[in-house]
Amino acid sequence: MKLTIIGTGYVGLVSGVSFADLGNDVVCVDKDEQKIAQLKKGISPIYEEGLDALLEKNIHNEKIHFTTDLAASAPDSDVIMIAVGTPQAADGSADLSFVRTVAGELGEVLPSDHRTVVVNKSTVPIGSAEEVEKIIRKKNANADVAVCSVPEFLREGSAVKDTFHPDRIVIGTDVSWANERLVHLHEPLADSEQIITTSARSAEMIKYASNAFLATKISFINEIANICEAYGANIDEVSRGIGTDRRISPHFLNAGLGFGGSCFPKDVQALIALAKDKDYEANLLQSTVAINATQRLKPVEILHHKFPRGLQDLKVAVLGLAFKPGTDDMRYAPSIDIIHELVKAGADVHAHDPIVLDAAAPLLPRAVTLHNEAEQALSKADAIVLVTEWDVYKQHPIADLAATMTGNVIIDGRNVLDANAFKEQGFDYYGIGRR
Ligand SMILES: NC(=O)C1=CN([C@@H]2O[C@H](COP(=O)(O)OP(=O)(O)OC[C@H]3O[C@@H](n4cnc5c(N)ncnc54)[C@H](O)[C@@H]3O)[C@@H](O)[C@H]2O)C=CC1
Ligand SMILES: O=C(O)[C@H]1O[C@H](OP(=O)(O)OP(=O)(O)OC[C@H]2O[C@@H](n3ccc(=O)[nH]c3=O)[C@H](O)[C@@H]2O)[C@H](O)[C@@H](O)[C@@H]1O
Repeated sequence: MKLTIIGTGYVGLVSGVSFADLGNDVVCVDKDEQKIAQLKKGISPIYEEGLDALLEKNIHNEKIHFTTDLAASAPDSDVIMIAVGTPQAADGSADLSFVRTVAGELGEVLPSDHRTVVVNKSTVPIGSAEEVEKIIRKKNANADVAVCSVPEFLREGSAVKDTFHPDRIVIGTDVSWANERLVHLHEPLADSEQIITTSARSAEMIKYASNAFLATKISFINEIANICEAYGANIDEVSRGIGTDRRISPHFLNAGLGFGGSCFPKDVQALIALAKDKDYEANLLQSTVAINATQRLKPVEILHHKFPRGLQDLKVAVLGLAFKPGTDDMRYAPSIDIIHELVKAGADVHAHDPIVLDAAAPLLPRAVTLHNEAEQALSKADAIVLVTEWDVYKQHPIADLAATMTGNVIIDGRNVLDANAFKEQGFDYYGIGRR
């Protein structure tokens, strides 16, 4: 099949190389000329395991091409995927301006004599497939087009693996020829029972409900962790104890500093805004957001407790800046809020991340010192705050830490360090809900 994918962020690029690798002819379009120039040379704008190799292979095999010119590729495509950003607007709702612009552009270039499936792969409010189709038809009333919703469920850090081994694929359309084409396109990726066909509106809601459920699960376990702390119970044992119930499942029960990234925060807010538009107060989702906002600042609260005379000139090593391991994405990363608060309190903050440093700098206060080597950040530190659980931190020898630090406070914001080993070595170890 011939595919055009609009937007070369995580979703557009990973989908593009994956469908190309499955034998389709793919053209990726982006308005960002610099990105396209780099991609043509095989240079990926994002860090994602397995992506570089797939990109190189499919450029070499001429199965994927990159362009800024939508009109050069869209008119004879069988499937066109919209994968542009849908950021959070000031009122919390999803800002659809990029999607609307693309829909208008499609209306101008799609012919009337070629049957095209247009897919919303971006995460968009309920009713967006209809809105995109309306915009296209306003420009070309005779366009032979069906606009469908096929939401994306990949996670950053395992995006390629998730694309090739999805739990399910949701195809949202009532148009049978479009459904047939999309099922055919996705068949190599999943068994037939994993391909779920729904209305476009249900598919759009499935995406928001999935992210909102996972975000709520995280806020739930963080709330339980905070109560564990108050009563001297241990959240690791509690998570294991409840996660073995198959109805609950052990996944997404890791207590810590809460969720960040480009999707959970904005998607939960967008769902709250969608509910509000229909006069429904989404109380549970509002609590999910509120718990998450407090949770990410826990290390600052703990440090104030440990150092009651204040954090002035305290050397704090912050380990990990990206919102999660395996990605260089800094969007809504807890590290940003933590570092701002620490600097505000007068701490001398030294931060490290194995992947993201330059991209992080503009988001952080000038007073923070960024280091290429973790050892430099840790040297003479009074306290360590582990924010992102990169493997390199989990493997760091405890004896080396003891030798380089001035103080002995370790705040394990992701509950990934061996608490007993640290305590035995004389560290003042603090995990989240770990007693
Ligand atoms: N990042 C992720 O892991 C996931 C993201 N999503 C959703 O997918 C959508 C895209 O997210 P990301 O890939 O992170 O986006 P992104 O924001 O990283 O990239 C979007 C790209 O679209 C391009 N673009 C914007 N307007 C354009 C236009 N008119 N023509 C051509 N290109 C245009 C931008 O230049 C940019 O390169 C969002 O709705 C997001 O919520 C869904 C699942 C996972
Ligand atoms: O819509 C999206 O963009 C994507 O959002 C998430 O993927 P992602 O944000 O890449 O990463 P996750 O692994 O879900 O982690 C999100 C955040 O939750 C945190 N988290 C995750 C799991 C957990 O148990 N505890 C926890 O605090 C992570 O540290 C991270 O900050 C979803 O998992 C994907 O299915 C979805 O496609």
